[in-house]
Amino acid sequence: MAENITAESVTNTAILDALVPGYSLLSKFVSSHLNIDVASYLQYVILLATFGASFQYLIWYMKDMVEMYFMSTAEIRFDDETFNFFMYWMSRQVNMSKTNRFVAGVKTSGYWSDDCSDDEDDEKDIELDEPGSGENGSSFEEYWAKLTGRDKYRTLRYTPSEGRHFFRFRGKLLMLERKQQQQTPLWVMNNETLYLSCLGRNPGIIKDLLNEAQQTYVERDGNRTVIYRGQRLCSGQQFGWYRCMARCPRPLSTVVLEQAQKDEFISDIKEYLHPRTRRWYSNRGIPYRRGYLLHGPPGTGKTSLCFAAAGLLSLKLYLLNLDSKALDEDNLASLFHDLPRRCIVLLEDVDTAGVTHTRGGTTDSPKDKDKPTDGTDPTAVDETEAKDKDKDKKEEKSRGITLSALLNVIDGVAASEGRILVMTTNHPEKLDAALLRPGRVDLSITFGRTTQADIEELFTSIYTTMEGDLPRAAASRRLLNGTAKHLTNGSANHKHENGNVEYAEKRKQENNEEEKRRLRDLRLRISKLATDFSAIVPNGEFTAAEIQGYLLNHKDSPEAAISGADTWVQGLREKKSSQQSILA
Ligand SMILES: Nc1ncnc2c1ncn2[C@@H]1O[C@H](COP(=O)(O)OP(=O)(O)OP(=O)(O)O)[C@@H](O)[C@H]1O
Repeated sequence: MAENITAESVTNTAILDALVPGYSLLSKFVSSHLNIDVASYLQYVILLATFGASFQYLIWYMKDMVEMYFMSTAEIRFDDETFNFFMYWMSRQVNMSKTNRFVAGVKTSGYWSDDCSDDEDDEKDIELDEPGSGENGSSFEEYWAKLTGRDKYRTLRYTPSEGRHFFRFRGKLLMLERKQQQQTPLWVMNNETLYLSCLGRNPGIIKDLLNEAQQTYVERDGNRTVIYRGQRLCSGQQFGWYRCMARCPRPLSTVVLEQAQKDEFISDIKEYLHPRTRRWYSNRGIPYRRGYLLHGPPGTGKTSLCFAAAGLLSLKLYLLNLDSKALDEDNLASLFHDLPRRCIVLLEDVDTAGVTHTRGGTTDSPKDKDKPTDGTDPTAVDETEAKDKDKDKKEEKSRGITLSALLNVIDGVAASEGRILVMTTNHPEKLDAALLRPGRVDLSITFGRTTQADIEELFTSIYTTMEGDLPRAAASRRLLNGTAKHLTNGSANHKHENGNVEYAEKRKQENNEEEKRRLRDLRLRISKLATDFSAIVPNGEFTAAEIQGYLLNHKDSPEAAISGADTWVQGLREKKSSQQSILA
């Protein structure tokens, strides 16, 4: 009997050991040191554990029920732009300063996207008196010391850290949960998801918040041209479009090109974007796409024209470098698939990518022509062929994207519609005819070296005083002071109000006349100097970028630019010919 009991207790201990590792050791320790037989309390312990587990399960179950039936939740994924909207909005909330768990940083949304702190810093720069423009005429050294002193500090932003946070929006209580996704591959630096919840089954307040967040995010760009770049953040990750900057639009008038060419380009894009064109394409079953090729020597204004067009038409610009070794056909297809309905996709220097290798290139390659016809062992030839093919494949991979991959995304069956594709190249002759056929390239614009008229236009655009050239802080302060003085005068002497208004109007008119006269004289002077300059610089020899580079060195003195032009022309010619002889 006793043997039976001992055998039973040994079996129980073995089972418990399997369930609770270290049980036998623990029970021996407790019975020898505290004289307590753990086995006699076992049923209570098991009961307590079962009760605890059931209670926990019940709590989880109730929580799930509440979340499912009494709450609404939005899920915001890291790789979606909504994530940026929301985090940007969140970092601007005063309430956020009340949370005691937060991420502090100078970037708001993350390392993958630009944030506008630089723009805000630019705005702050304006508040500083520019050298010589302030009331006390601060020197450049003083101005620079202030600016660099301030640049050492960047505005700190706070966003909620991982976990749950409660906050109020329009009087309603909301909950934000920031969570890292499990099973994130090691190389993925961030894969978090946000859950935004509110009480009740109506998610309206969450949608309102996200709309407001998007509006705040978009409004900060104003009329600036937003540029996205197709890239991946780290190896192993998918390619995606990442916002890289928002720049002030470039006026089309600052791009030196024949007016007819500019007009043709812009009116063609406008015509394409017109809703009637979309209907027209769709009724006839023609894919709704438009492609442009801008070609010419480097520094002749291809990118500038594309950027100016994006600004003029308020379109976002999507840049993609086809030369990236990591970019394959699938990535390219998914990038094109993710494009918004209306945008400009800019593929710069298409000739540098693997796309210059023709589609039939491998079939009539020299290797095929060199096949032995003299009865050499055919198996040996097959082996060499297989090796060659392997080598070709490897070479193709290292060249980046292939021509057929590019053609597929441009106008394959599954190609995206609505976008404007602009390709630039310095060597159009290297491009395959398949890439240039209508439907893929609908309009080609040739950029050349500067003509006499271009040189004059470039000179004039650099030396003409533009509104933005005035020191902004000083100008706005002057304006404000003027208004304040006017208001003070007006309120101080009501009897003379009408007289004051008349006097102010008269002064304003006089000032305007004076300003117009001054501008007219200045324009005449600059136009005369532009003719002198264009007489020195040879026609069709230099690019706009070269001339702009020279003029920028004398941006405060057009006369100095003219007097040094002869020497500069000689120097540049010598430099070019020595470069050519090195290359030859
Ligand atoms: N036609 C032009 N009108 C005004 N500025 C120009 C023109 N061409 C070049 N520039 C100036 O030269 C610089 C380079 O121009 P841009 O990048 O547009 O040339 P690109 O033809 O695209 O050169 P690349 O082929 O090397 O990419 C810019 O700062 C731009 O302001």
